Amino acid sequence: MIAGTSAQEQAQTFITGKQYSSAMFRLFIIFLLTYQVLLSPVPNNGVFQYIDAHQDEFIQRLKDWVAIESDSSDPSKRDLVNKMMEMTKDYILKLGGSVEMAEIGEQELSSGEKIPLPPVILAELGNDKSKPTVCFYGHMDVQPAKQTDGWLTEPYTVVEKDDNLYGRGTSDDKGQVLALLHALESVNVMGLPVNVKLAIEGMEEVGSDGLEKLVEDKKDTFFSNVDYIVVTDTPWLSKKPGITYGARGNCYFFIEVQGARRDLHSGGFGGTVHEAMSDLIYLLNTLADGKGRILVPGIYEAVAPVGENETDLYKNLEFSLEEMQADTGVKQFLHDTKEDLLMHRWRYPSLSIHGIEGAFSGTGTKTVIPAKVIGKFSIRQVPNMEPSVVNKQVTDYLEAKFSERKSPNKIKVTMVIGAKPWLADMNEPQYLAARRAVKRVFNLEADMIRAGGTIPIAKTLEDVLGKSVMLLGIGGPDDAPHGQNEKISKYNYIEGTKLYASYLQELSSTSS
Ligand SMILES: NCC(=O)N[C@@H](Cc1c[nH]cn1)C(=O)O
Ligand SMILES: [Zn+2]
Ligand SMILES: [Zn+2]
Repeated sequence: MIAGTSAQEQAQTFITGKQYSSAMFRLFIIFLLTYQVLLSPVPNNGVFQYIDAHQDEFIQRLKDWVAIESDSSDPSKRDLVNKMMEMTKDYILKLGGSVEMAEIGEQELSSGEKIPLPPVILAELGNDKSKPTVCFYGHMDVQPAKQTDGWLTEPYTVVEKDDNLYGRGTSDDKGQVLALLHALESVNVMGLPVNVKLAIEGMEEVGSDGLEKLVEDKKDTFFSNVDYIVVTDTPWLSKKPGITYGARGNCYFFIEVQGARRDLHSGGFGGTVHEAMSDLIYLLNTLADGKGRILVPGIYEAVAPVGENETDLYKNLEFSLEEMQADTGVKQFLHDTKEDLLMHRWRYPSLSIHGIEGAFSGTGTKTVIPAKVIGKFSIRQVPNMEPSVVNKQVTDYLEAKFSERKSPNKIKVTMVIGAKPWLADMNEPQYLAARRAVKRVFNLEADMIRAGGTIPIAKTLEDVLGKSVMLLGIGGPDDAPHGQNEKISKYNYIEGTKLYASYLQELSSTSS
């Protein structure tokens, strides 16, 4: 009871107060909507509503695109990569863009045969000289996938389960490129706030063959007015959105061991010949020790020293070893702390052995001595390592080790991909725009992260064009790109679309 007032008076006061606050609330909502529609420099509800309302259509397009087996590693699938490039072109045309299908020459296969590389899409939406121009890069090719690799479902048929979309390329990279294109569609309803260029290729997964030369050739034409470059092809470190300012490079090696002229019966020839496979396994086993340390002399010499406050950068990131264990099924990692593990993922080199071509790998018990085998391994390198130096160090080392073994077989070491590492300044203006966009969509501060994987063209884009490069991906930490059961969550796919839309708006108010 309020002293000095009757119960009736108090009830009256209460009702009046309630009405007053409801009127204030209505006023506040009107103000908010007016602000969003008229004044906000970021997408208003209209864009987000458009995205929400078109979700089913966006998911259906992802299904249609994943259905094309655009595996760039298999030359027999080249027509499908080309078909994928055509489908992408058609959709960009529908968005109102102009498109050039830039031819980038031929690929020489190991047989010596030459086949055309898929064209690169160079597209443009808007050409207003008063607005900044952002060029987005992504790829339409995918890693190989067969259901017999251990997929639970057919890799090229998108399956919806538990709010996830499973299928090869859903995350890497068709889903991420589509989220960007859908963002363009959604924002374009009101008119694009910046000029947009698109560079979309079909050979990223095999090292972006032919793209470096195209960037150099088009430096003074297509790319001449580009102010910012954004790569839409990275995962977040956790469920929290991440903006990526560095990626490792990749030096990919083939080591061929040639023994007999043909495969031999192991009953007839076992114990009488130097086996190519044994030589190869021996060589592969000299590359790294059990702790993952690379044994090639000199390989760590160029690695950039750890900066004064660098470890602090890793401390506050949202990342848990337990979640990584749960995702991968790996019980014990090579490193025990979050900081140590992230540093070995992002800023130290690593060596992985990928496979052996020519070796018996089927089910059953074939008793053969393979005549020729090709071991495949790669070294993810970091600033300031140089692919040409790594090539020499690895080749010299393997040749020396082989000569110690005194085998009469022949070896040939070839570096088939030499993609450079890349590292940017995370305080460049477009990074700040991306941070604001993350805040706008997710109401969170973005984690500033690096990628352990490689974007082969990132360093070239930065060096040749002299512009800021940023990796703004929308993949989840457990999407399993390159692995079995790759997926993207519907949440990342749709909210990621809003992120790209917001980034476009935030960028329009950024001065370079
Ligand atoms: N999503 C990026 C990605 O997967 N990139 C590939 C590129 C590559 C490197 N070497 C061969 N291809 C990656 O494996 O990191
Ligand atoms: Zn990719
Ligand atoms: Zn990939």
